[in-house]
Amino acid sequence: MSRPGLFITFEGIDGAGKSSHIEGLAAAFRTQGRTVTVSREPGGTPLAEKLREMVLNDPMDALTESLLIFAARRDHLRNVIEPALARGDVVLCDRFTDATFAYQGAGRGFDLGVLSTLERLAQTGLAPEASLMREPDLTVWFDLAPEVAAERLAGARVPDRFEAQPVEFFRRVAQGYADRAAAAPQRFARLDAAQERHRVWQQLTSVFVRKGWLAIMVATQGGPQ
Ligand SMILES: Nc1ncnc2c1ncn2[C@@H]1O[C@H](COP(=O)(O)OP(=O)(O)O)[C@@H](O)[C@H]1O
Ligand SMILES: Cc1cn([C@H]2C[C@H](O)[C@@H](COP(=O)(O)OP(=O)(O)O)O2)c(=O)[nH]c1=O
Repeated sequence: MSRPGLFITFEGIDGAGKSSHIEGLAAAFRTQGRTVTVSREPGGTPLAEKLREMVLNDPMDALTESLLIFAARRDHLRNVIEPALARGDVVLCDRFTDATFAYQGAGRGFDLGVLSTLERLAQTGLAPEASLMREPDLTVWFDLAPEVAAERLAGARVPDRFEAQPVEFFRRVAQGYADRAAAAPQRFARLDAAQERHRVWQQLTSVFVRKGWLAIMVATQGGPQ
């Protein structure tokens, strides 16, 4: 019998360490014979990647930004995420809707009620059930103090429109994530992202072992170099 798909998202402020672990986790799932789709938001389809370029580089007001992000998300859901879940893939997505609540909502101060309306519009009416609002099965939250994230990013890459924001912006974003996690504790797994890379990997894989999604042998073999 085919296994059901799994939709897993990765969240946290810029520089929290998400990207450093997603490929390792994909490899661990593949070792177990699962097919893995790795993607990211905003982006993941040709249209959504075009929208990403605009959102990350062109100044715009918070409503325009939110509309573009949710438009990208719907295209991504329809063309990549839903088909992958229907095939039984493990979908690992670098950011999803919690990022919109954290960045546009908490960070930019945009209306959370409007974001909830857009969330329902963009994430409903898709396979397998038209009435179901697609949400992640699990969200891994890399929790890190903004000052530490800023130190890690300094010199590491050219900042985009969000990464160039002051530390106060990221304090609000971090609080936005904390609020989302408190509102849906069964969906969120919080990692202490301040620890060394291999310790973060241990925390990450033990979440998946506890859920019965990864075998302990596979979890202890992989990880960052
Ligand atoms: N646990 C860690 N300790 C120290 N530095 C880290 C750790 N995890 C990642 N880094 C470094 O911090 C920077 C940001 O990591 P990255 O994975 O790109 O974060 P994100 O994808 O969340 O923005 C990179 O230079 C990365 O090498
Ligand atoms: C998904 C999403 C991302 N963002 C922002 C957060 C990040 O600063 C930026 C791109 O995210 P990300 O892909 O994590 O950037 P990088 O690959 O450089 O680590 O987009 C939002 O503001 N709202 C959203 O809904």
